[in-house]
Amino acid sequence: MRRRRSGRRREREMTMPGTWLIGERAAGAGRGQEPRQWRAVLLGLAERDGSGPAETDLLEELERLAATDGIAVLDRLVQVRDHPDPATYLGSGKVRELAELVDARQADLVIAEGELTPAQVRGLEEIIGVRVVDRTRLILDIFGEHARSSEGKAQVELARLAYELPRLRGQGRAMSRIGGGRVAGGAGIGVRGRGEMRLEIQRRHLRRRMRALREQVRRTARRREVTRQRRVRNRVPSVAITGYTNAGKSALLNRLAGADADVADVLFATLDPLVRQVGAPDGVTYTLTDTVGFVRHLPHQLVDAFRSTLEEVVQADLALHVVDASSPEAAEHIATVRAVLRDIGADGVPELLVLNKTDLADPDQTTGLRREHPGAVAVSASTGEGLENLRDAVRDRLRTLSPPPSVGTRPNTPLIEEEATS
Ligand SMILES: Nc1nc2c(ncn2[C@@H]2O[C@H](COP(=O)(O)OP(=O)(O)OP(=O)(O)O)[C@@H](O)[C@H]2O)c(=O)[nH]1
Ligand SMILES: [Mg+2]
Repeated sequence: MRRRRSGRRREREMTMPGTWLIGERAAGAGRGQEPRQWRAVLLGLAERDGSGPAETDLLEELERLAATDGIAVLDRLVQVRDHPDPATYLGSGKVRELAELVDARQADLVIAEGELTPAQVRGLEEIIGVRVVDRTRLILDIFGEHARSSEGKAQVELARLAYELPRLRGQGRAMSRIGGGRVAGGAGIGVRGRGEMRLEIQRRHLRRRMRALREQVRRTARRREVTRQRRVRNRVPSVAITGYTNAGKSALLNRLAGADADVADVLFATLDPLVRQVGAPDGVTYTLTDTVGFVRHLPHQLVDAFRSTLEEVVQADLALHVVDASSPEAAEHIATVRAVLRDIGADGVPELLVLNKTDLADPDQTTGLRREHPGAVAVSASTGEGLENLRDAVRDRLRTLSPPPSVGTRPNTPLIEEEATS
């Protein structure tokens, strides 16, 4: 009984819109304390038919995401099951096991691999007594932490509010139940009414904020479109670097363009597109754009919010699809990126596959990937190996474009826009 009550109290605290996991801990630190690290247990459901990732790999990526968000992972729990339980995600025996694990490890956070419904979050929190979040929420958190430009911040906030809007309902129900649910007769009605009114006000507030953010994102998208049109008029071909998060996209941009894009061994280091001009001695000049990385099950709220940024790839003459060839998941990453590109309507853009991190990769794996993708170029952004081949491949691909780009005929007009790097 005590557990249940503390679960509800926590629920009221957690569903207040506008808080980030990291932000909360940082706020605590502001009162003269060290920021306390979240201590998490990871939770996964492996599909019995084996269609998802292998049971052992299931939580690898989630652990990297958690580490990126500054969360300590204490333990993991996986259940093999056909479908998630609608009320508690896991089966009842497994939920008890999870509650014991959380107690034993003194964890204060549970992160689920899949996307949880508001009811599942509530169901789990009431039994386990600690905060429960899902993978989508974690990714939104990381994006929130890494957004630098005002456009990036607006896009992330929009995505987070889109995630929270339908989840406000859970809070409303909880408030009604706490207020008057169990009270006999009609005595609870007035209280429930107040709860619902508050919920409606919150919803309206969220929708208003989302409209303002959408307008802000639209305005920057229009500006971006104007600069893009200028590049098109100047007939400067554009190359967009795309790929799974952490593949080495920014490192490659730095190598090819002598840029200073953020390179970091965390997921989603880059959110804002960075455009640089690259000129080769034999005359092909093009713009090279770094873009936000992709991940399996990229939250659709983020894809929607980042659509104008992702336009950089849709409008490109060539997509450099960078793959971390040293990752055991390289093949899945390629498939995921291609699926997202299809989703955003960029599947018509010619693709040049770049197998990066060959210095780390097992040579057999690189050979296997090359056999499977004959047009791919193998490089290492760290050692510089293969970069000449890549430059040649890009030039050759750009030369085959129709109408042909202005090879060697264009005056040296400034075309670099450094968008959004403040
Ligand atoms: N060993 C090795 N490490 C590399 C190579 N290329 C990139 N890295 C490292 O991989 C990590 C990720 O590189 P980034 O360039 O930030 O990757 P990204 O694709 O831009 O990642 P996000 O922007 O976070 O999606 C960094 O720690 C890089 O130093 C490479 O060829 N070899
Ligand atoms: Mg990057």
